[in-house]
Amino acid sequence: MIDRFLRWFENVVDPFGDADREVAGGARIGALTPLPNVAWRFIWHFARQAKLPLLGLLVTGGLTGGVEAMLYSGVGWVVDALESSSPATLLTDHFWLLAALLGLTLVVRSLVLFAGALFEEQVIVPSFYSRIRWQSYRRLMDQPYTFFQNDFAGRIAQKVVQVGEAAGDFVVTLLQTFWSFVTFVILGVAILGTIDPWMALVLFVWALGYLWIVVRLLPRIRKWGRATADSRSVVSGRIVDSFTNILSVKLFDAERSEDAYVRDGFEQFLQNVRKLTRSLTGVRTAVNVLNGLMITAIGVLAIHAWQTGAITSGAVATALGLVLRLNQMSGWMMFNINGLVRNYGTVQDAVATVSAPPALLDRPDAKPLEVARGEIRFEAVTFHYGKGSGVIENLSLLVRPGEKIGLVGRSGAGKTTLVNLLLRLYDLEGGRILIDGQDIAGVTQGSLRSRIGVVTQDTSLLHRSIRDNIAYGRPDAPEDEIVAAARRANAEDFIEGLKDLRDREGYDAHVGERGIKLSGGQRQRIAIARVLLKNAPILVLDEATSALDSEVEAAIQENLAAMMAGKTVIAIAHRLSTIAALDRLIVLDKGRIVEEGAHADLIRRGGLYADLWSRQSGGFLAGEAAE
Ligand SMILES: Nc1ncnc2c1ncn2[C@@H]1O[C@H](COP(=O)(O)OP(=O)(O)OP(=O)(O)O)[C@@H](O)[C@H]1O
Repeated sequence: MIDRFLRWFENVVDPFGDADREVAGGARIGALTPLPNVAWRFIWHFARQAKLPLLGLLVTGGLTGGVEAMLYSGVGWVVDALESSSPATLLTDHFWLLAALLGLTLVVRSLVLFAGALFEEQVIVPSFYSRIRWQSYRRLMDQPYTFFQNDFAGRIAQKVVQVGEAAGDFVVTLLQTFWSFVTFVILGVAILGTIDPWMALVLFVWALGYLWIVVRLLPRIRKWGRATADSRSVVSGRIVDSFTNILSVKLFDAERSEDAYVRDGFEQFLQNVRKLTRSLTGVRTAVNVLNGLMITAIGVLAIHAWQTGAITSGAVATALGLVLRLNQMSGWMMFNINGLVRNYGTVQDAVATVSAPPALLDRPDAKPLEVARGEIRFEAVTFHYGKGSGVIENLSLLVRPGEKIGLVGRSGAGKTTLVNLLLRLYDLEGGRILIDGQDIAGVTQGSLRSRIGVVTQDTSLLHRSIRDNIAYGRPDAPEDEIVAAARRANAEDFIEGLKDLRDREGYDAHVGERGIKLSGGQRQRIAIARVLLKNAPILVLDEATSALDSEVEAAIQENLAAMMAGKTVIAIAHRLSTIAALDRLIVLDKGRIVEEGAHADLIRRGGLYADLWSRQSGGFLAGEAAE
């Protein structure tokens, strides 16, 4: 019963809902509309998605302040009742007053506080906060590859978590705590007004003074709050960077320099925190002085009015009770206002990341790519990673349907860049790339990448089961196809022997954190199995077998040949022997094609390729064999 009652409230806000109309039934259709990138608009965007629950919070917040203020009137009435009665007749003389106060304290107050807690803890906090995080996360997923290259993954992840909490806390504090304080002050002024207009004036002046402190010191706290949030992200980003690259740190005995790097971050953070805490000390002192003045003034006025017989003892009790409560509340409210400001700063800081519009998007009229033949045409492609020149210069290349080409060139020649451009991880700065006559800039990114299978040099596997990793491109693939792909990638034997720390075996064994660790060659075979299973008509092999030993490579070479059959292939390899047998080799230098042809032709020509070939150990042997 209680469980059902609470569950009903917990389900008022859908934690995975989205204001974006493009989201149908939780499915992703194209990119989502970016979130507002100004903090208050961002908060308002989410507040609008939970109007009624937030209205509930506002109403209960207001009532809480009202009930609190009423209690102090009640104290006055009780004192007057005590004065005007004897112990024997008190109950009969003032029965209704006492009963009403009992009802107010015991029933009304409890109900209002319970409703407030229900709205805050059950309706808003879990679901509303998650909703903000979920929508932020999904929009970050629309960001292109470059976005994640330019920032720390840990920092971006932290923003998602922080922004939900900060925006949620901001709304809750504003509508509940802050609003109940404001109603208390307004009612306090009204109550004191009925006792003595001068007292109301004092309270009014106090409220203005309080407001002045908030308005005057707020910008300073806000400024340093924001700087603190920023430098805090820098610190955690640096720590995550050190931890993720722990192998390099250990190998280079770089703990000391990492200490210095992280410490430098901490020092910047500390400087900002100190400026923030100084501002806070200033505010607290100002509030304390202001409160002291208010209490004294009201006390003097109350006693003087009592002396002249203008007010009763009960009224003195009400007035003093109210101002003492206000004194207590105002310190605590400063803490809350500080929280509001800090949370606002955190949202401001986070929206720069979370609400950034993606720089690379599907065109509104983008169609799915249709690959019937697998022809790839690079037309005058130019790309400099946004710099003035270099990398890929005016490159044209036709890869015929089913042709298998090898990209060769010195390190930094632009080979990987060229295949990344084919995958549209970056937009071109000039020229076009066409697949079967369709400009890749005009097709959906999802369809483009689903038609291209990629095996890279450095395969990072996800922290999931081996099965999930192989079926990553086709989650619905039947078990027998997954196993067949693993077999063809020569991975079956080692997979069957796997067992992770939680005793999951074979295809169920988990990779990575708290799971099994695989060698580079094993990871690469999983990556090959993944691509075999994906069975895309175009293949990109970027150093696909670099981590394999010769024995394993020889064993899967046949399967690689089978994998390539009937597909258009672009292969990159430093070990030229692995690509020498391809149909055509394209030699890149400084982003231009300097030679092309079959291996034997290029050797005969005696240019850059022949030079590279002759430098590779074993090149002559393999070369002779090839010729
Ligand atoms: N994200 C990036 N931002 C800016 N410049 C980049 C980026 N990635 C690569 N470059 C530059 O582009 C050039 C080509 O790099 P690319 O990785 O394409 O070369 P590559 O031929 O694949 O080299 P390798 O054989 O060493 O893998 C290099 O000068 C590199 O510094």
